[in-house]
Amino acid sequence: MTNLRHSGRTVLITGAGGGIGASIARLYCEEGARVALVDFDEQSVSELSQQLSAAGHLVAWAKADVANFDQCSRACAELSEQLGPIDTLINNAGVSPKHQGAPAPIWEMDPLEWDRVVGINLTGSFNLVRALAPGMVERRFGRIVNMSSVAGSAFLPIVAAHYSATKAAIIGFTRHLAGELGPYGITANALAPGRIETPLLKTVSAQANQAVVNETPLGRLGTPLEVAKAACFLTSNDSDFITGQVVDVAGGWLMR
Ligand SMILES: NC(=O)c1ccc[n+]([C@@H]2O[C@H](COP(=O)([O-])OP(=O)(O)OC[C@H]3O[C@@H](n4cnc5c(N)ncnc54)[C@H](O)[C@@H]3O)[C@@H](O)[C@H]2O)c1
Ligand SMILES: CC(C)C1=CC=C(C(=O)O)[C@@H](O)[C@H]1O
Repeated sequence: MTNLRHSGRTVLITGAGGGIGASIARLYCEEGARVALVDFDEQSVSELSQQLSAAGHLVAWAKADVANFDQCSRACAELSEQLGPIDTLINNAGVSPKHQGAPAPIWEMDPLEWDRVVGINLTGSFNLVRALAPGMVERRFGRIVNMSSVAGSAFLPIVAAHYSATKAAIIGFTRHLAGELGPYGITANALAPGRIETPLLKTVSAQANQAVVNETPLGRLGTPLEVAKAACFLTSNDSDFITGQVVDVAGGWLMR
């Protein structure tokens, strides 16, 4: 039976054209939400939008670089004009640069690469919250999920320092939001996926991915749908009293 627990809601998802983002978008559509898709890759996001519209869902999309506040602000204004006030935000866009399949060592990292990763993975989440929080505060309701990673709490040699630093910062940002916005009826939680089967996986060697599987109690990689289900739970009425939490979706890998 279809669970329509997000009907009447308008959800904005960043990085919606990617592996996890597209799965999140599909699940919100199936749960009855109006869905606003944001990505800077126009092709993937417009194709997803077409597929979802053709299946009868109410969606709209905008091209925006989450690192740029003006683009985020414009996208939010256009999308809420089309779909109604946005009450649910999934800050999912993220990057993890590699060089010939390997993360840059800290002693060789290009400062411009550091700035870009911070701009997308951390400031990007701030930009969307900054654009949407005024409406949420005014309406005394909002649901925010920020995408962290288990790399935000543990040393993982398959990612670089900028990635770990931004994913750790997302946890602090989320807890601050939970404290500051809670009195206005807004919850904020973070997801910390383990290794999930998306195009991001292909940026490292098959052996590196197998090493993660070997250390994962559930003995496999995760799927984008499993991350999507956790996001939908955290913004649904089933989790109204949950805020400021970090939920690992990692098959028991790196339990803490
Ligand atoms: N796949 C994993 O194993 C894994 C594990 C932990 C956390 N995560 C996190 O989950 C999120 C999604 O990852 P994914 O695996 O789906 O990656 P992905 O590369 O498949 O998708 C990322 C999407 O974000 C978009 N994007 C990148 N930079 C952007 C920008 N500046 N503005 C707007 N959109 C931008 C890309 O175009 C892409 O569509 C990321 O935050 C990632 O760090 C992924
Ligand atoms: C599993 C998780 C900590 C992870 C591993 C590797 C990545 C990468 O970019 O190669 C990231 O997706 C990351 O979150």
